[in-house]
Amino acid sequence: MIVMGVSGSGKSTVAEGIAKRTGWTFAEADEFHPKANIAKMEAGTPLTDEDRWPWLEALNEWMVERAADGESTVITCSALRRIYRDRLRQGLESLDFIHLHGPAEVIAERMKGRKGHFMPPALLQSQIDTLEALEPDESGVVLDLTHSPEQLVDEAVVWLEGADRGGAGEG
Ligand SMILES: Nc1ncnc2c1ncn2[C@@H]1O[C@H](COP(=O)(O)OP(=O)(O)OP(=O)(O)O)[C@@H](O)[C@H]1O
Ligand SMILES: O=C(O)[C@H](O)[C@@H](O)[C@H](O)[C@H](O)CO
Repeated sequence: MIVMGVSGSGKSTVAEGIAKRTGWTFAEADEFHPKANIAKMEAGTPLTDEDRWPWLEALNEWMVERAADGESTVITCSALRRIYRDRLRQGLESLDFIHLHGPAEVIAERMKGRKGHFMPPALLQSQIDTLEALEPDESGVVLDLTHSPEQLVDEAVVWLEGADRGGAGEG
């Protein structure tokens, strides 16, 4: 499964919690970016679709390899656009998305408060502009990022185990 959302939405925090709770193998999508992508974001320039393709391919490959061994995985990935999520799903039997969604002001405050991260808060608006919501045929759920990390992990795990799992909806 993928914990998705704009920069600073809490993906790493929640995904690590889910990994701990489920025992699934965890990966941080930022670690799959080519160095040039990190340098670009650090310099305050949003990535283009072209910049993101090799990164999405690498993430997909990582998931597909583990799925072939019967291993469940949880990763963080902004997965902002539908076409990116389509690429991420390639070759996988199923892929669930937990979308952390909430007010831009809350996210901006969190980004400003975080030290030593390459992503400048100024890039938040471009992330929000690029974001395309989960569509009804995508397996996923939208969670309110203003909830506490513990609460969000609970909500995610309940949804993952739940019978209502399927099309994207409010959780
Ligand atoms: N539910 C939450 N409530 C309060 N603070 C949170 C919550 N989730 C995350 N934070 C804090 O907000 C900041 C951003 O969280 P985090 O790094 O997990 O986001 P991210 O989506 O992984 O960011 P990026 O994609 O930019 O790496 C961190 O300082 C984190 O401690
Ligand atoms: O698609 C993108 O623009 C990137 O993945 C960004 O979202 C960052 O890597 C991440 O969020 C770190 O702040």
